[in-house]
Amino acid sequence: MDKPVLHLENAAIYQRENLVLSQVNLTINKGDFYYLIGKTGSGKSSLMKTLYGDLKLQEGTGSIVDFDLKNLKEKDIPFLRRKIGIVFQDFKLLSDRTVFGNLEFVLKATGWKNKDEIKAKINEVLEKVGMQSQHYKNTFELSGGEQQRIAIARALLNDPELILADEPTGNLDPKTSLEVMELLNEIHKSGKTILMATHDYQLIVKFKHTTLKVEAGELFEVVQQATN
Ligand SMILES: Nc1ncnc2c1ncn2[C@@H]1O[C@H](COP(=O)(O)OP(=O)(O)OP(=O)(O)O)[C@@H](O)[C@H]1O
Repeated sequence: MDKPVLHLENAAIYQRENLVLSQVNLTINKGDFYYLIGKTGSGKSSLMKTLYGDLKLQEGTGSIVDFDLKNLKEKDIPFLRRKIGIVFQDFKLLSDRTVFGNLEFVLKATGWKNKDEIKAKINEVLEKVGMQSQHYKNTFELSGGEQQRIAIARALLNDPELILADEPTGNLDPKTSLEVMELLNEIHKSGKTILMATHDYQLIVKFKHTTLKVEAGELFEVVQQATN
């Protein structure tokens, strides 16, 4: 079996000096889809932030897409983020440029130079999220669901080994949430590995995946109840 995409052992998650989660043990393998649930303030975002290098891993060990989180240097972070795709609740698109411009910006920042290759890659990811026809629009002209599709397209640009989605449907209405979740499921079925923090029980019930819960400073797997 391949090396896990993500492996944490006895990890502690801190916000500055405050311990948020302790004794976190987690292994995610290629092709897995995990939900991460828990009440507001329980530590979902803090865990995600530790995984993409926004917070330091101070205790325990952790590896993600072959990066050692414990010894992660500031200069390693852009390289780590090229191997993971991150999707946020508030999309975080650049409002001063078009859909194409947003995606081009990321590719250029990660070393892509050839115009034709850039165009082909952008078309490829826009097609995956069903947004090819909207490439010329400014991002402020898009609905929330469309903006999240573009954010997902952006996360796919560098063929990430892992997608971290932090409440990707948190700003969307229930119908649009379902559509975005269907898209994430398709992406998963195409072979991608996904860890998704969510509050949305509608999605957890409809799309069954292994669920992790953070509660009282700990992370554990939720055992699915058998339904009669
Ligand atoms: N920038 C910060 N500085 C200090 N403490 C923080 C910071 N961000 C979050 N915290 C604290 O860390 C704890 C965990 O917060 P976190 O944002 O990880 O929770 P969450 O489960 O993602 O919540 P939500 O569902 O509301 O997004 C909370 O007690 C919170 O107050």
